[in-house]
Amino acid sequence: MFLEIHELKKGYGSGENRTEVLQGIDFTVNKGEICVLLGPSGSGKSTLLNIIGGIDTADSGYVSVNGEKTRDMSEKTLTRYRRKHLGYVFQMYNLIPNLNVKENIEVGAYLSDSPLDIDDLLHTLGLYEHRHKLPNQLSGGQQQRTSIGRAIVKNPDILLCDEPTGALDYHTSKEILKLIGDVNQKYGNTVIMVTHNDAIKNMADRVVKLRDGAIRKNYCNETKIAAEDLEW
Ligand SMILES: Nc1ncnc2c1ncn2[C@@H]1O[C@H](COP(=O)(O)OP(=O)(O)OP(=O)(O)O)[C@@H](O)[C@H]1O
Repeated sequence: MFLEIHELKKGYGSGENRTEVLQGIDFTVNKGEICVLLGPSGSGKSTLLNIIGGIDTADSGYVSVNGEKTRDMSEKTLTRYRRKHLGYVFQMYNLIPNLNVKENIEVGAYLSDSPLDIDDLLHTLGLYEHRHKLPNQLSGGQQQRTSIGRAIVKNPDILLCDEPTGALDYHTSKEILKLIGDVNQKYGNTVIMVTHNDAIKNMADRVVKLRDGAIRKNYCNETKIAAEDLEW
C-alpha cells in the first residue's frame, strides 16, 4: 500500500475547550490514484491534509508513505520528505510577485535533484507563451496553473491540493481540474485533493467523506469520468 492513514487522531485545546478534530481516520490510497477528500466546513479535511503533508502532527495513529511512517522520521528526514516527495497546491496561489511564470516554477525545481524539464512542463500547463509574465499580468486560472507547475516540477510522489479551485469560476475550475487529471496521467503522481465541491468526486479513484472528524464514506469509484465531463 502506497499511502496508509491509520487510526489518526488529532485534537486542539484542553479541558472544556478541547475539540477532537480527527477521531480515528483510516484509509489507504494506491500509487498514482486520485483521492478526493470531501466534507462540510470544519470536518477536519485541511487538518488531515496538513498531517499527511508533514506540516502538522497527529496525537496518535500514523501516516505511512511507501512503508515509512512520518511520525518516525527525524526532523531532517521529514524536511527532506516534504521537499522532495510532496507538492502543495492551495486555494491562494502564493506566487512570488516579482518572479515571472518560469522563475516561479524554477523555485520548485531547485528543491529537487531530478526536476522535470521546465519547457516541456510549461507546454503541458499551457503557459509556454506566458512564461515571461509576472503573476499580476495573469488571470486567476493562469496563476493557479503556475502554482501547479511549481508543485509538480519536482515530480513529487504526492500532490496535495487544498481547495485548488476554491477561488475560480466554473470554466476555469474545470480547466484546472483537467490539468490536475492530465498531470496525474502523464507523471503518475498520487493526488490527494480536498474540496467542498461534491461533483469533483466523479473524477476520483477513491472518495473519502468526512463529517465531524470521522469517515462517513470511503469507497473506490468504479465509474470515474474525465475532469472535462464534470458538471455542477
Ligand atoms: N490550530 C488550530 N487550533 C485550534 N483549532 C483548530 C486549529 N486548526 C483547526 N482547528 C479546528 O479544527 C476543525 C477542523 O478544521 P479544518 O480546517 O481541518 O476543517 P476543514 O474541513 O478543512 O474546513 P474548511 O472546509 O472550512 O476548510 C475546525 O473546527 C477548526 O476550528
